[in-house]
Amino acid sequence: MLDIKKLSISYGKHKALDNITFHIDKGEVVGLLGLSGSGKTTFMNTVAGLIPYNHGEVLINGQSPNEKTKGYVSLLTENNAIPKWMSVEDIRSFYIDMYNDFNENKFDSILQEINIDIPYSKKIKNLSKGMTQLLRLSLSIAREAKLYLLDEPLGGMDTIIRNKVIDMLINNINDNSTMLIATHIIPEVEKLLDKVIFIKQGQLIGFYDCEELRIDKRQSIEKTFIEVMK
Ligand SMILES: Nc1ncnc2c1ncn2[C@@H]1O[C@H](COP(=O)(O)OP(=O)(O)OP(=O)(O)O)[C@@H](O)[C@H]1O
Repeated sequence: MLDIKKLSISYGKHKALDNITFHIDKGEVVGLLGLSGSGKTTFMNTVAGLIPYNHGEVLINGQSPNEKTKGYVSLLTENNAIPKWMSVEDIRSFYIDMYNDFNENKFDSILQEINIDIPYSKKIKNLSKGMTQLLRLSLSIAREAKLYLLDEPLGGMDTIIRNKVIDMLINNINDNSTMLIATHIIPEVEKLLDKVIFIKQGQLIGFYDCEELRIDKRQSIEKTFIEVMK
């Protein structure tokens, strides 16, 4: 599904990604874990086709990021903020018009599932930070995408909501879609993940099968992360 080969990205002289190579299969949920500034957002934006690259290769279903792949890659980052003047209904209608794969019934049921009662007439400017984040995540997941790129999907949420969101993500994962989740919040996402990638200063420093870590090594992802980051 996603093939990354010797990918490097620089901002001027600063190398944000340095010779990254890995492969993710269809249906997998993969954590992209790294400290602040390690290159997670740069990576997500590159796969989404928002950052051009000269070194290496990014292949989504065998294709470099292009207009066609954008049609089935659902990206959640800080950058795709919802205009404050819009109401929930406005942004829902916008997504219906904008994305062929947006499933409005799925959107409605995700909001019910998380048990968040946001009136559709409410303007984004009147929502809390956590609620806005939930709304943005619900919009991303309501697309029937082949690849979900979720950059810090749990940011700004309290623990109770986080756990509801994780359950919602588990319920909405299917074998035909692949999910890459960049986060700092490791303990809560552990149960979601099939594999983890550790990234440090733009370099891939670990790629693990979570089942192997848990069963063979009897070690949590967080403990492994702390060890590897030292
Ligand atoms: N537009 C930019 N211009 C110059 N440098 C940038 C730019 N965007 C990111 N960087 C730098 O590239 C590196 C990687 O940044 P990136 O945002 O990809 O990391 P991150 O892991 O997502 O961080 P965080 O978890 O804090 O969001 C950092 O050193 C950052 O300062």
